[in-house]
Amino acid sequence: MTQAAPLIRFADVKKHYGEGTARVDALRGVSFEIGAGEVVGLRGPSGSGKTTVLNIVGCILAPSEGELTLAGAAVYAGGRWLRPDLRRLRLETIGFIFQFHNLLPFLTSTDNVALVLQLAGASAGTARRRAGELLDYLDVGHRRDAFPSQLSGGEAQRVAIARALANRPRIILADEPTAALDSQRAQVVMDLLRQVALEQEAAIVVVTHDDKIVDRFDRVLELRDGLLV
Ligand SMILES: Nc1ncnc2c1ncn2[C@@H]1O[C@H](COP(=O)(O)OP(=O)(O)OP(=O)(O)O)[C@@H](O)[C@H]1O
Repeated sequence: MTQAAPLIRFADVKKHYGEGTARVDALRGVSFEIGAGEVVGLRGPSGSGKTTVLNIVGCILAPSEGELTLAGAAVYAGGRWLRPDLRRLRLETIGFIFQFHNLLPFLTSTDNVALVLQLAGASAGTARRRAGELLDYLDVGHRRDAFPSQLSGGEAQRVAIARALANRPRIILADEPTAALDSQRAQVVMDLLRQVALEQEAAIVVVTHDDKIVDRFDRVLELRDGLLV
Protein backbone atom coordinates (compact mmCIF):
# COMPACT_ATOMS: atom_id res chain seq x y z
CA MET A 1 0.00 0.00 0.00
CA THR A 2 2.89 2.36 0.75
CA GLN A 3 3.31 5.06 -1.88
CA ALA A 4 6.54 6.74 -2.91
CA ALA A 5 6.39 9.69 -0.50
CA PRO A 6 5.58 8.62 3.05
CA LEU A 7 3.07 10.70 4.97
CA ILE A 8 5.01 10.37 8.20
CA ARG A 9 8.79 10.20 8.35
CA PHE A 10 10.75 10.01 11.59
CA ALA A 11 14.52 10.21 11.02
CA ASP A 12 16.70 9.32 14.00
CA VAL A 13 14.42 11.14 16.41
CA LYS A 14 15.67 11.50 19.96
CA LYS A 15 13.78 13.00 22.85
CA HIS A 16 14.79 13.54 26.43
CA TYR A 17 12.92 15.15 29.27
CA GLY A 18 14.72 17.09 31.99
CA GLU A 19 18.43 17.63 32.40
CA GLY A 20 21.33 16.35 34.52
CA THR A 21 20.40 13.70 37.06
CA ALA A 22 16.70 14.21 36.29
CA ARG A 23 17.20 13.47 32.58
CA VAL A 24 15.01 10.76 31.04
CA ASP A 25 15.87 9.54 27.54
CA ALA A 26 12.41 8.73 26.22
CA LEU A 27 13.42 8.18 22.55
CA ARG A 28 16.99 7.20 21.73
CA GLY A 29 17.05 7.34 17.93
CA VAL A 30 13.80 6.23 16.29
CA SER A 31 13.32 6.05 12.51
CA PHE A 32 10.28 4.90 10.54
CA GLU A 33 8.10 5.80 7.58
CA ILE A 34 4.36 5.37 7.23
CA GLY A 35 2.63 5.67 3.88
CA ALA A 36 -0.85 6.56 2.64
CA GLY A 37 -3.40 3.85 3.29
CA GLU A 38 -1.43 2.21 6.09
CA VAL A 39 -2.85 1.39 9.51
CA VAL A 40 0.09 0.90 11.85
CA GLY A 41 0.07 -0.22 15.47
CA LEU A 42 2.48 1.21 18.03
CA ARG A 43 3.09 -1.09 20.98
CA GLY A 44 5.46 -1.43 23.88
CA PRO A 45 5.57 -1.55 27.64
CA SER A 46 4.58 1.39 29.80
CA GLY A 47 7.24 4.08 29.60
CA SER A 48 8.74 2.81 26.32
CA GLY A 49 8.00 6.08 24.50
CA LYS A 50 4.73 5.51 22.63
CA THR A 51 3.00 8.70 23.76
CA THR A 52 6.17 10.65 23.08
CA VAL A 53 6.19 9.37 19.47
CA LEU A 54 2.52 10.26 19.03
CA ASN A 55 2.98 13.75 20.48
CA ILE A 56 5.97 14.46 18.22
CA VAL A 57 4.12 13.25 15.10
CA GLY A 58 1.21 15.43 16.26
CA CYS A 59 3.55 18.46 16.56
CA ILE A 60 2.60 18.83 20.21
CA LEU A 61 6.13 18.08 21.36
CA ALA A 62 9.46 19.02 19.75
CA PRO A 63 12.13 16.36 19.28
CA SER A 64 15.46 16.93 21.03
CA GLU A 65 17.28 15.75 17.89
CA GLY A 66 16.39 14.31 14.50
CA GLU A 67 13.90 15.17 11.79
CA LEU A 68 10.15 14.99 11.32
CA THR A 69 8.60 15.13 7.85
CA LEU A 70 4.83 15.16 7.33
CA ALA A 71 3.16 14.74 3.93
CA GLY A 72 6.48 15.34 2.19
CA ALA A 73 7.26 18.64 3.94
CA ALA A 74 10.02 18.99 6.55
CA VAL A 75 8.31 20.04 9.76
CA TYR A 76 11.14 19.78 12.30
CA ALA A 77 14.87 19.71 11.50
CA GLY A 78 18.08 21.33 12.62
CA GLY A 79 16.73 21.85 16.12
CA ARG A 80 13.67 23.91 15.18
CA TRP A 81 10.16 23.85 13.80
CA LEU A 82 10.12 24.78 10.13
CA ARG A 83 6.42 25.58 9.90
CA PRO A 84 5.35 28.97 11.28
CA ASP A 85 1.84 27.94 12.26
CA LEU A 86 1.78 24.55 14.00
CA ARG A 87 -1.79 25.00 15.15
CA ARG A 88 -2.98 25.34 11.56
CA LEU A 89 -0.80 22.43 10.46
CA ARG A 90 -2.42 20.29 13.18
CA LEU A 91 -5.93 21.40 12.26
CA GLU A 92 -5.46 20.75 8.55
CA THR A 93 -3.26 17.67 8.55
CA ILE A 94 -3.78 15.70 11.74
CA GLY A 95 -6.76 14.10 13.47
CA PHE A 96 -6.44 12.94 17.07
CA ILE A 97 -8.49 10.20 18.72
CA PHE A 98 -8.01 9.58 22.44
CA GLN A 99 -9.07 6.76 24.73
CA PHE A 100 -11.12 9.11 26.82
CA HIS A 101 -12.67 10.79 23.89
CA ASN A 102 -12.25 14.38 25.18
CA LEU A 103 -15.59 15.54 23.83
CA LEU A 104 -16.61 18.92 25.18
CA PRO A 105 -19.37 18.16 27.71
CA PHE A 106 -21.41 21.29 27.07
CA LEU A 107 -21.72 20.71 23.30
CA THR A 108 -23.93 18.24 21.43
CA SER A 109 -22.45 15.61 19.13
CA THR A 110 -23.07 17.86 16.13
CA ASP A 111 -21.45 20.88 17.76
CA ASN A 112 -18.44 18.90 18.98
CA VAL A 113 -17.73 17.92 15.37
CA ALA A 114 -18.73 21.26 13.83
CA LEU A 115 -16.41 23.16 16.17
CA VAL A 116 -13.20 21.85 14.57
CA LEU A 117 -14.57 22.65 11.12
CA GLN A 118 -15.32 26.21 12.18
CA LEU A 119 -11.87 26.55 13.75
CA ALA A 120 -10.46 25.62 10.34
CA GLY A 121 -12.54 28.33 8.69
CA ALA A 122 -15.86 26.75 7.67
CA SER A 123 -19.07 28.74 8.11
CA ALA A 124 -21.45 27.59 10.85
CA GLY A 125 -23.93 26.22 8.29
CA THR A 126 -21.34 24.27 6.31
CA ALA A 127 -19.77 22.97 9.51
CA ARG A 128 -23.07 21.68 10.89
CA ARG A 129 -24.01 20.08 7.57
CA ARG A 130 -20.69 18.25 7.28
CA ALA A 131 -20.87 17.27 10.97
CA GLY A 132 -24.26 15.68 10.31
CA GLU A 133 -22.90 13.74 7.33
CA LEU A 134 -19.97 12.48 9.36
CA LEU A 135 -22.15 11.39 12.26
CA ASP A 136 -24.35 9.51 9.78
CA TYR A 137 -21.27 7.91 8.21
CA LEU A 138 -20.22 6.69 11.67
CA ASP A 139 -23.71 5.45 12.42
CA VAL A 140 -24.38 7.88 15.26
CA GLY A 141 -26.52 10.34 13.29
CA HIS A 142 -29.49 9.51 15.52
CA ARG A 143 -27.46 10.87 18.49
CA ARG A 144 -26.61 14.19 16.84
CA ASP A 145 -28.43 16.28 19.46
CA ALA A 146 -27.23 14.33 22.49
CA PHE A 147 -24.64 15.64 24.93
CA PRO A 148 -21.59 13.46 25.72
CA SER A 149 -22.95 12.42 29.13
CA GLN A 150 -25.99 10.94 27.35
CA LEU A 151 -23.91 8.73 25.00
CA SER A 152 -22.73 5.17 25.52
CA GLY A 153 -18.97 4.54 25.42
CA GLY A 154 -19.15 3.23 21.86
CA GLU A 155 -21.29 6.15 20.69
CA ALA A 156 -18.96 8.69 22.31
CA GLN A 157 -15.96 7.06 20.67
CA ARG A 158 -17.64 7.24 17.25
CA VAL A 159 -18.49 10.93 17.76
CA ALA A 160 -14.84 11.47 18.71
CA ILE A 161 -13.77 9.70 15.53
CA ALA A 162 -16.17 11.85 13.50
CA ARG A 163 -14.51 14.89 15.04
CA ALA A 164 -11.03 13.56 14.24
CA LEU A 165 -12.08 13.01 10.60
CA ALA A 166 -13.85 16.35 10.19
CA ASN A 167 -11.10 18.19 8.35
CA ARG A 168 -10.20 15.14 6.24
CA PRO A 169 -6.74 14.83 7.80
CA ARG A 170 -4.13 12.78 5.96
CA ILE A 171 -2.68 11.67 9.30
CA ILE A 172 -4.73 10.17 12.12
CA LEU A 173 -3.23 9.51 15.53
CA ALA A 174 -5.14 7.35 17.97
CA ASP A 175 -4.19 6.63 21.58
CA GLU A 176 -5.86 3.46 22.89
CA PRO A 177 -9.02 4.09 20.83
CA THR A 178 -10.57 0.72 21.65
CA ALA A 179 -9.45 0.18 25.25
CA ALA A 180 -12.82 1.20 26.69
CA LEU A 181 -14.87 -0.78 24.15
CA ASP A 182 -16.10 -4.36 24.04
CA SER A 183 -14.73 -6.68 21.40
CA GLN A 184 -17.46 -6.07 18.84
CA ARG A 185 -17.29 -2.27 19.12
CA ALA A 186 -13.50 -2.42 19.00
CA GLN A 187 -13.73 -4.26 15.66
CA VAL A 188 -16.17 -1.64 14.35
CA VAL A 189 -13.71 1.13 15.24
CA MET A 190 -10.88 -0.74 13.48
CA ASP A 191 -13.09 -1.30 10.41
CA LEU A 192 -13.78 2.44 10.33
CA LEU A 193 -10.12 3.38 10.62
CA ARG A 194 -9.28 0.95 7.81
CA GLN A 195 -12.02 2.43 5.63
CA VAL A 196 -10.75 5.96 6.29
CA ALA A 197 -7.17 4.95 5.51
CA LEU A 198 -8.31 3.66 2.12
CA GLU A 199 -10.87 6.33 1.23
CA GLN A 200 -8.83 9.33 2.41
CA GLU A 201 -5.43 7.82 1.63
CA ALA A 202 -4.55 8.55 5.21
CA ALA A 203 -1.78 7.21 7.43
CA ILE A 204 -3.11 5.95 10.74
CA VAL A 205 -1.06 5.29 13.86
CA VAL A 206 -2.73 3.51 16.75
CA VAL A 207 -1.07 3.22 20.16
CA THR A 208 -2.53 0.14 21.77
CA HIS A 209 -2.11 -2.58 24.35
CA ASP A 210 -5.36 -4.10 23.21
CA ASP A 211 -4.99 -7.76 22.18
CA LYS A 212 -8.48 -7.66 20.63
CA ILE A 213 -7.15 -5.67 17.67
CA VAL A 214 -3.53 -6.78 17.34
CA ASP A 215 -4.21 -8.63 14.07
CA ARG A 216 -5.88 -5.61 12.46
CA PHE A 217 -2.71 -3.70 11.54
CA ASP A 218 -0.65 -3.67 8.37
CA ARG A 219 2.42 -3.41 10.58
CA VAL A 220 3.19 -3.11 14.26
CA LEU A 221 6.04 -0.92 15.49
CA GLU A 222 7.32 -2.21 18.81
CA LEU A 223 9.09 0.17 21.19
CA ARG A 224 11.38 -0.89 24.02
CA ASP A 225 13.14 1.67 26.16
CA GLY A 226 13.02 4.38 23.53
CA LEU A 227 14.13 2.20 20.60
CA LEU A 228 12.24 0.28 17.93
CA VAL A 229 12.80 -3.46 18.15
N1 LIG B 1 6.76 15.41 30.64
C1 LIG B 1 7.63 14.47 31.04
N2 LIG B 1 8.60 14.78 31.92
C2 LIG B 1 9.52 13.85 32.30
N3 LIG B 1 9.51 12.57 31.90
C3 LIG B 1 8.55 12.21 31.03
C4 LIG B 1 7.56 13.13 30.57
N4 LIG B 1 6.74 12.47 29.70
C5 LIG B 1 7.19 11.20 29.63
N5 LIG B 1 8.28 11.05 30.42
C6 LIG B 1 9.07 9.79 30.57
O1 LIG B 1 9.50 9.40 29.27
C7 LIG B 1 9.42 7.99 29.13
C8 LIG B 1 8.48 7.65 27.96
O2 LIG B 1 7.17 8.07 28.30
P1 LIG B 1 5.92 7.85 27.33
O3 LIG B 1 4.75 8.51 27.99
O4 LIG B 1 6.26 8.27 25.95
O5 LIG B 1 5.75 6.26 27.38
P2 LIG B 1 4.52 5.32 26.95
O6 LIG B 1 5.11 4.18 26.22
O7 LIG B 1 3.51 6.14 26.25
O8 LIG B 1 3.95 4.84 28.35
P3 LIG B 1 2.42 4.44 28.78
O9 LIG B 1 2.09 3.17 28.06
O10 LIG B 1 2.55 4.24 30.26
O11 LIG B 1 1.55 5.60 28.41
C9 LIG B 1 8.94 7.46 30.47
O12 LIG B 1 10.07 7.08 31.20
C10 LIG B 1 8.26 8.65 31.10
O13 LIG B 1 8.32 8.58 32.51
